[in-house]
Amino acid sequence: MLKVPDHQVAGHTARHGKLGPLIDDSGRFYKPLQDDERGSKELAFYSSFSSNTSIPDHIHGFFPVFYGTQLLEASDGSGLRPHLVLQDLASDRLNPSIIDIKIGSRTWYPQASEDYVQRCMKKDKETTSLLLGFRISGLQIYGNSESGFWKPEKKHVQEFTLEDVRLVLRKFVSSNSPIGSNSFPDCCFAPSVYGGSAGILAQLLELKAWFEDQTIYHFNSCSVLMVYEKESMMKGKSSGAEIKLIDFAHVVEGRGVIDHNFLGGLCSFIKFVSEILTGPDEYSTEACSPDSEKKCISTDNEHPDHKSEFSDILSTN
Ligand SMILES: O=P(O)(O)O[C@@H]1[C@@H](OP(=O)(O)O)[C@H](OP(=O)(O)O)[C@H](O)[C@H](OP(=O)(O)O)[C@H]1OP(=O)(O)O
Ligand SMILES: Nc1ncnc2c1ncn2[C@@H]1O[C@H](COP(=O)(O)OP(=O)(O)O)[C@@H](O)[C@H]1O
Repeated sequence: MLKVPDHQVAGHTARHGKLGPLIDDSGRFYKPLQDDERGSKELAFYSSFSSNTSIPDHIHGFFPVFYGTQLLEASDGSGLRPHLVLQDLASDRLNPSIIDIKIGSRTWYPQASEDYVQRCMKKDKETTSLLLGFRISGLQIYGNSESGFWKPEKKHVQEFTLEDVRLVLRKFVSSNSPIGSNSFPDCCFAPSVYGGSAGILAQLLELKAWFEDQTIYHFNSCSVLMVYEKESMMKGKSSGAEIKLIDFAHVVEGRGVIDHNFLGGLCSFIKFVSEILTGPDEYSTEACSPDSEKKCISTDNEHPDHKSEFSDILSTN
């Protein structure tokens, strides 16, 4: 039985009679091929990439598994339409916290139409893309069983400033509620989610090493999807922190040239993540040991005085 994904954070959605992706219970994500060249380009990318044996296995692991295409009833009621059959990155995850980060200071590329270039330039300028080399396209952060998810509206996300981006990346790994201006993000989960040998920073660095070398593809307007499970960590299990690349409707051939637009954006994003782990400011998690993680979990961190509680945690560890 196909249904609208619960955990989609950006892009075209299948709600309100529109064309968008669907999922099933077997862990597959069905992305409809759009009528224009976007659909065929994304399919061409997945076909080329999944069969390219020169790409190392560990790099294949940064992409959703591709299972081919399937003709399905489209979500907008327009009848049968080919869909990409992909691994559902949110399946088997309990209340996943997810951020979609669109990489690159420019989302347009020389081969695109003038109209498309103009639209992209406007969005790149109005969001943090031009300034930071990436922008947050959408997110959901799980608070707890009472508060549920913080999933800001698309319009709100598009207005994120540099400081908002910093804050959101901190809220993503904090035990206190992501909602409300008074909540001071404690970054308690940063060491386990962003840090560690298998954490998000390590994964980003592995991906970056490939981008420093690969000249096969240019990943225009493509996103890094960052996922982990807060509840699983609170039960003492692994965070399941993972990054995957998604959205390949605008990938073009690299023609022997480094994808400097993606690489630059990725480096900038890496800097933001690593600053949360090592930064000199008051949000620093350098003293956030597993013990303090436990402390954070059992504390109601919504209190405005939480800043001083956090200092206590830092000084006692
Ligand atoms: O229509 P919009 O303004 O929501 O733009 C879509 C973008 O949303 P944004 O405003 O950047 O958050 C959307 O971005 P996200 O995937 O949401 O990051 C896509 O860029 C989409 O274009 P395409 O399917 O990749 O060619 C964009 O769709 P098109 O305008 O190209 O159809
Ligand atoms: N393979 C996947 N598994 C789970 N969720 C996905 C997958 N691919 C995309 N998504 C979700 O859908 C959103 C939009 O995906 P994207 O490929 O960018 O679509 P669009 O082309 O409409 O922009 C992402 O932000 C993410 O939440």
